[in-house]
Amino acid sequence: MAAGESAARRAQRARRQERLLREQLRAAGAEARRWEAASEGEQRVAAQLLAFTERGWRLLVDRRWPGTRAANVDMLLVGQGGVFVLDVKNWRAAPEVRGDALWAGGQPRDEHARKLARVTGVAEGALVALGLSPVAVRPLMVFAGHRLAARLGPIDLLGEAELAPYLWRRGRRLSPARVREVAERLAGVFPAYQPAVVSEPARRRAAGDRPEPPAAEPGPGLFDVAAVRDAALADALAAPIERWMTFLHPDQAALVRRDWSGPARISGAAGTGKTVVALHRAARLARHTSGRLLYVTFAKNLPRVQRAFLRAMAPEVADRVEFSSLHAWAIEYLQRAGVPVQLRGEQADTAFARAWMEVGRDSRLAEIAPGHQYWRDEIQYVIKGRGITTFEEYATVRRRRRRTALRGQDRAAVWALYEAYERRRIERGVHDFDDVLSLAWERVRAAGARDPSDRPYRAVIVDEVQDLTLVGVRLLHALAGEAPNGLLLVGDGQQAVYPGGFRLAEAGVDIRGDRAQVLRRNYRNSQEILRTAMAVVADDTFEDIDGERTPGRREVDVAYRAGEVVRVVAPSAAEHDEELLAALRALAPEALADAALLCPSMRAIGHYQRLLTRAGVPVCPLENYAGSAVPGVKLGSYRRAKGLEFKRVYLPRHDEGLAPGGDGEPSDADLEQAELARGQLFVAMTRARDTLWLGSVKE
Ligand SMILES: Nc1ncnc2c1ncn2[C@@H]1O[C@H](COP(=O)(O)OP(=O)(O)OP(=O)(O)O)[C@@H](O)[C@H]1O
Repeated sequence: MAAGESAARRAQRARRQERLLREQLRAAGAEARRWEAASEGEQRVAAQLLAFTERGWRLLVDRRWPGTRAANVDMLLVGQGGVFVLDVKNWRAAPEVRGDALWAGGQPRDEHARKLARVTGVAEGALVALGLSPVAVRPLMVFAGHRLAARLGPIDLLGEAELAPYLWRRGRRLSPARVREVAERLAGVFPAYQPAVVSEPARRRAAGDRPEPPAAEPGPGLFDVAAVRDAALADALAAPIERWMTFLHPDQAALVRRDWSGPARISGAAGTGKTVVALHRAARLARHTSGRLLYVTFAKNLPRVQRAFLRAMAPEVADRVEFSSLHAWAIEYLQRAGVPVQLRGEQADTAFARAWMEVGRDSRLAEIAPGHQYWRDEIQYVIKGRGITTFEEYATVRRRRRRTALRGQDRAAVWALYEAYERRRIERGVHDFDDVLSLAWERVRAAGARDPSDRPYRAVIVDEVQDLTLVGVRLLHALAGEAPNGLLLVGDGQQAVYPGGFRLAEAGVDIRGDRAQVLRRNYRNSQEILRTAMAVVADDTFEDIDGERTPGRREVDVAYRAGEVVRVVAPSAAEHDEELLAALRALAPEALADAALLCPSMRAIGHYQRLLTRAGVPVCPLENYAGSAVPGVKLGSYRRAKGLEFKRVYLPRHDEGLAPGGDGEPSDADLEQAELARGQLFVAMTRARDTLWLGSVKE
């Protein structure tokens, strides 16, 4: 939708489009009647397609299928809505879909569907080199003389009257230049039997070859006027589909089509299109398989945004993919299975606070790291997050990404704290987040042991996998098993925003050979923004979930994007906030809606919420954000911004807490805390596409 275009203007545009299409259909009807070899029904189908060629679509008719001697391809259609491989059928008997099979006249006709699916695969493969996503290539079987709108695996089955509205509804995916490029590539891959291309209106007109005078009105059944009108209106109202929903880098497009024999992994630095590839794979898998797919991530708000993307990109399969945060999924799964679960975060917090007072506060732990949060994290991410249930196990476990060296007595003190916490939690009859995942893991394992074929999902895709705990990964692995294309783990160890860590091998996930893929080109940030973000973590070598250690400053290709880093240094907090308000006030409402103000703590969020509200700047909490345009600057934590992106990102007082404070030698716990803070800031900075605003207070 063009920004600012009024509803009345859009409706007017839709009416104009509809009138034009009617005229074009009339003209095309006359031209199609010249196809003497075609039946009347096929001529009517051709007329609709020819009408689209008047609108810049390209039609290739009766092409050879490379690598086969006799087989041909009926039609290839390329236009703003994508690429369509068409098989036009002139069957007397009505087609029907029974279960997963195509029937007509009491006979199975599956060989036709199989052939169309195969030739579509060839077209997809031919276009990957151009970076066209397989999601934009659709097989269509069109039945002259019948009414139908059905699906058979990846194939859409349409009656002749359903064709034009269907094509209208495909959205705007390809620009005219891309249409030409794609059509030329297809013409090269699928050669013509004879040199002629059936319709190229511009060339025909240039040659002075005018179509015959049009018939007065299109014949009955040529197209469904009401349906075309509705589709034209919907198209005029819809926004063009974002570029990445159709075009990928050829390396990304190849990953979308790749078949893996077992669990696989895609990694890569921030902004390299990991989520984009994962969403395209979800759409393609949904199209080519039956059964449900699960797309999970750790963050609560991300699934909503990702669901909205998939719906825009591949609406026909959107209902087959379940988007959920891992905990929400686990709770629902347990409830469905009748397992009682009482997730009560606040009561668990109280249980821990009591346990800390009872056995922690005066123990040796307070000397190693005085704040109780460090020990809460130890229990959450190291002990329970790894599913450790005995002291023997904890006594020897390698505590990944934890800097404090704990000797035997220290670990015994942690264990005493853990036991005190568990006792108090159980007394209260409540669960914490780790319990929910452990319960779900046990349940999924038990179900799998009873019946290994009983899998609720055909595939599980995990985004931001580095944020999960070991138990979380084990749970998802148990859910997907070792099935081909069953489990895909997507993430980047550099963007871990929670303490602790794990290796995939510890979760029993073995990713071999080409099942581990890395994306290397950043599409989101300008060179300057990325360089600024990388400088924050330059000295923080990190270990990814495959155990590989990588320096903080990574080599990343940047696709050209203009962008700027604005630094504001103010002498006092009040002046700093004034500068921030002035910057936000200077934005027009649309610009404000694509801006995010991100903070490291809940306290800071509260402060800026009050400041903006008092100043009359509209705010939308990040929790309520679902990816679509809603007014107001988005306000939330660094962690909540994971996986998202905004045109402008504002980070007030961004440089506080990045290095351990105090005069003396910093403790290992302080160093660890500061490193985590730098990692979170890095994530927040790399959310910015065009402008990164960095505020500091220097008295
Ligand atoms: N082939 C492409 N062409 C153009 N833009 C692309 C392409 N691939 C990805 N993008 C854009 O790059 C941005 C980052 O993509 P995406 O969110 O998938 O990256 P990511 O690797 O998951 O990032 P992060 O780890 O930082 O969350 C998005 O704006 C997306 O639109």
